[in-house]
Amino acid sequence: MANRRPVAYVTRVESFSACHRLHSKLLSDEENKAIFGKCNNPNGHGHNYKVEVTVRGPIDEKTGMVINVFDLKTIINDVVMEAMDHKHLDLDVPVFRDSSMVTTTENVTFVIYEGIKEQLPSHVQLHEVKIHETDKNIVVYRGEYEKV
Ligand SMILES: Nc1nc2c(c(=O)[nH]1)N=C([C@H](O)[C@H](O)COP(=O)(O)OP(=O)(O)OP(=O)(O)O)CN2
Ligand SMILES: [Zn+2]
Repeated sequence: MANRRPVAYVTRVESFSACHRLHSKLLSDEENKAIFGKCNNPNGHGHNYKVEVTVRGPIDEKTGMVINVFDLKTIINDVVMEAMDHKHLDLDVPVFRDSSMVTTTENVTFVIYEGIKEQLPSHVQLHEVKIHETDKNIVVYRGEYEKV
């Protein structure tokens, strides 16, 4: 196949434990309570998050790989495990602590997506990051934006 390479998707799954509190610096205490309810409790609460990172790219003719899973694992360790595992997302993770972003799973997914995208080699695209906050609450981010 001289001018064409088959494209494949590679997914790596990791898990991390973290606690958080749903609280917006852009809202009053009353508004926070009304919107986030029990999840606004100042003591916070914890989750065992499951993260699925999927990349897309051509299968290299010589290695048979899109990306070596060892390399993907190293990136995820840096962006997810080192940064978030056994942390309080609101207090210990600078991107949340120093901004008005609420630690919803949507925003955690977005932050992880941006961090992983920065570290991937140029021939590999980040297809999506999916986080299971609980068995019932799952968020996917694919790098899309909408005009507001
Ligand atoms: N759009 C979002 N809504 C909510 C988020 C979120 O990240 N995005 N997060 C929460 C809370 O963090 C909370 O932890 C969810 O917990 P809970 O409702 O207890 O979890 P389950 O749905 O799995 O449990 P059930 O009690 O069985 O419903 C809230 N909303
Ligand atoms: Zn929660």
